[in-house]
Amino acid sequence: MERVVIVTGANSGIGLALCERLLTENSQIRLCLACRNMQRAEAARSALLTSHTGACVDLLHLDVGSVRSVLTAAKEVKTRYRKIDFLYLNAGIMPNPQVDIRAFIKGLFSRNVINMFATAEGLLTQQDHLNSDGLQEVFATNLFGHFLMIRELEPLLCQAGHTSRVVWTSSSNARRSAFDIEDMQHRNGTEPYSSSKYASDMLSLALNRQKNSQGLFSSVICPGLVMTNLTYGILPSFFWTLIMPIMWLIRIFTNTFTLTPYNGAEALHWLFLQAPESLDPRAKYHSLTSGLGTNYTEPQRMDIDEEMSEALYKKLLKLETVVRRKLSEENADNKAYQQYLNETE
Ligand SMILES: NC(=O)C1=CN([C@@H]2O[C@H](COP(=O)(O)OP(=O)(O)OC[C@H]3O[C@@H](n4cnc5c(N)ncnc54)[C@H](OP(=O)(O)O)[C@@H]3O)[C@@H](O)[C@H]2O)C=CC1
Ligand SMILES: CC(C)CCC[C@@H](C)[C@H]1CC[C@H]2C3=C(CC[C@]12C)[C@@]1(C)CCC(=O)C[C@@H]1CC3
Repeated sequence: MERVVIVTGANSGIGLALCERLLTENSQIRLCLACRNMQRAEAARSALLTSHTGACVDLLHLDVGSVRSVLTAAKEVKTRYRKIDFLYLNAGIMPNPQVDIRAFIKGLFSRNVINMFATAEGLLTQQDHLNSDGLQEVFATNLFGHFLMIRELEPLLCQAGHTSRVVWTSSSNARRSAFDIEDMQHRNGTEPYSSSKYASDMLSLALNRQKNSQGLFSSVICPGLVMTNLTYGILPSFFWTLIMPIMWLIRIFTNTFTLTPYNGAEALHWLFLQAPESLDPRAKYHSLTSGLGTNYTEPQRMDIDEEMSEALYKKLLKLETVVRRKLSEENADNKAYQQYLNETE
């Protein structure tokens, strides 16, 4: 039977590589590329259809950082499909990244050097801002928009006699110390990316606790360090190309330098092949590439606390209520305004 697979942020990088791999290695898939830029989405679809003639590839407009867009997209999904087998929550941003060169040089001569290359701990900060919904943009895009999407699609994800999967593209940069439950949007810090990814790890655990009994299973992956538009925003692409031999060398010491989107999508594809009951809800599944270029997936236990994950889940539900109320007030205002215009004409 045909499996419905939705991938957010599917027009480039790891998301696009996942789509390519899914179509190459599995038949009977209906792929839905959920993207904010339809021109780029169309280009990705054409590229996929060139190498997989006859494949079923749909497009869906989704700006995961906008509440209105998420609600409209979810409505569209509900009219198109009767069930969802896989929802890959892959879209993500890291705006205005800054590398701390001093910390990098210091780290090079410390015992922590391998961990620094694997997780970027202490190296990266970002500048975030409020979006038009009044939410912090990184939180809204990397976490809340995806949460809202799951909530809206629950009727398709939680069906009797059917198992559905959601898979979060998290990061090795997810760190407990960057997250504060009293500031879940990370309004006051300089590591919104790390905070949002840690929050996605916790949310995945909470979703498993809340929804496994209804047939919904959630997993988290880390793609490793991959050359994509996201990393080209940290250092320019010519610089990465220049230091590529060094990166291959580093890969001998840390298998987290997956480097290509194909390698980075390893764990995402591996999860597609696994039975959900065999997976550990507390594990993050890492895409890894050995010094000789072999890809494999390995689970690592996440540093998360059950109580905090439950608290986060409750806070997200509360924020959802607030956001929905605000939206319906705006809609009512617009309606009243429209009526006023009609009457005065
Ligand atoms: N590259 C790396 O080393 C690592 C990446 N990751 C994670 O992997 C995921 C994929 O990133 P990657 O492939 O590297 O980078 P890319 O920038 O290539 O891909 C990100 C994708 O997300 C989309 N996107 C961003 N914002 C939105 C939005 N508001 N609505 C819908 N789509 C959106 C982008 O669309 P558009 O083209 O329109 O911008 C793009 O398709 C991210 O979650 C990232 O955090 C995790 C660890 C390491
Ligand atoms: C000589 C070079 C190898 C210098 C590269 C230094 C840093 C720019 C990188 C070292 C570890 C990298 C890393 C990421 C970005 C680039 C580094 C900081 C990520 C944060 C990218 C996004 C993620 O989600 C995780 C990555 C961890 C490792």
